[in-house]
Amino acid sequence: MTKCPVLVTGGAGYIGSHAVLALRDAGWQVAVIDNLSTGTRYVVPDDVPFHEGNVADRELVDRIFAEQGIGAIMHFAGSIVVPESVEQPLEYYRNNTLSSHALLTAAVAAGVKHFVFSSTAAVYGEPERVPVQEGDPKLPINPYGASKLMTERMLEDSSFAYPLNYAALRYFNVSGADPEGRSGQVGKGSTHLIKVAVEAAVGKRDHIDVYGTDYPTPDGSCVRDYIHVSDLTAAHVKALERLIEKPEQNLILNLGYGRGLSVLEVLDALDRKLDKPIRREMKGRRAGDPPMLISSNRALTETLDWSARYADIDVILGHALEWERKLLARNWQ
Ligand SMILES: NC(=O)c1ccc[n+]([C@@H]2O[C@H](COP(=O)([O-])OP(=O)(O)OC[C@H]3O[C@@H](n4cnc5c(N)ncnc54)[C@H](O)[C@@H]3O)[C@@H](O)[C@H]2O)c1
Ligand SMILES: O=c1ccn([C@@H]2O[C@H](COP(=O)(O)OP(=O)(O)O[C@H]3O[C@H](CO)[C@@H](O)[C@H](O)[C@H]3O)[C@@H](O)[C@H]2O)c(=O)[nH]1
Repeated sequence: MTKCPVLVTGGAGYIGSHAVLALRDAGWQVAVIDNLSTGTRYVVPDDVPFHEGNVADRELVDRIFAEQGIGAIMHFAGSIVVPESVEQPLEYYRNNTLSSHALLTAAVAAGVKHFVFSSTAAVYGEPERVPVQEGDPKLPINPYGASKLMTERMLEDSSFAYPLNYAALRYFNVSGADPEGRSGQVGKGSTHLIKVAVEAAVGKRDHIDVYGTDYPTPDGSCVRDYIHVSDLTAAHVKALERLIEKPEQNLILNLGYGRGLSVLEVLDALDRKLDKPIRREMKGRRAGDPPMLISSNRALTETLDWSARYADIDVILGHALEWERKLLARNWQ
């Protein structure tokens, strides 16, 4: 397999920055494009070519393709907050679906052969069964999930029409931070459970709200499949290798561990690491939360030479906590 230069869009964001690390650790040449709308420049290593701008800026993208000799794209750039997508659907279709259309159009015109796309478990909506399998119904219940599913469809149709193959990777709940402390999730109003919880653990918040304890789950709180960001990005590198090795094949894969943890189980595990437990406030249900989301990762483990390294929730929380303490010590967000 011959490695090609890879353009990482959204490489200054949480997951994209870990993908940059994973690619470089595996010997790939990388360039980043990010408009810094939610991303942060300091999580991108200084020696990675960094282009500040929008993935829908055709002139800029064409220039990067030509200058860097890009052969593959990992596309993380996008808007990610589910409730915001309900309030501003057109903004989500613009920044997710239309921007992806623009990027894909530029990629096809430039002859870029491989496209790895950040999709989401939100494409399944409220699944009828868990663990969810890739072939199960895709019935997103919010514009965020719909905007991602539309991009999956564009990729599918494009892979038939043009000399390009793709991987649509459907993430479950991404969490944790780089084990070496080189990147992690940066603030700017995160709503993710583990990020909010570790912010409370280091004193940035005085409590955590628990959204719903009356769900039809074993302890009444919602169940999710939390996957460590470094395991997730390692799967991206494996997926890209596969796209290059088998150019006639596409990949559609859930990225999760296939196991669920409840909100209360996660908070209990974090409390065990702390001198003082985090104060919890029991609140009503948050709109749009499915009770239980767990991946089937059979396709992932059968298709790619990938196995989980950091699945233990104590490890995930430990890395998230270390990163949060680092942010605090450096007076970063
Ligand atoms: N975090 C999760 O749990 C999760 C779950 C499922 C899917 N995803 C997907 O993973 C991807 C990355 O998510 P994240 O958690 O790292 O979010 P993030 O907000 O940290 O990263 C997104 C990055 O994209 C940049 N960006 C946004 N729009 C852009 C544009 N038009 N042009 C250039 N740059 C742009 C932002 O500045 C940011 O750096 C997203 O596509 C998201 O939908 C995330
Ligand atoms: O302060 C908080 C934050 C979250 N939760 C609960 O914790 C669970 C997980 O919530 P969160 O971390 O916000 O993730 P999800 O809403 O499950 O969504 C994430 O995971 C999805 C895939 O499973 C992706 O599609 C989304 O992009 C990503 O944000 C949910 O039950 C929330 O109600 C709380 O109780 N208190």
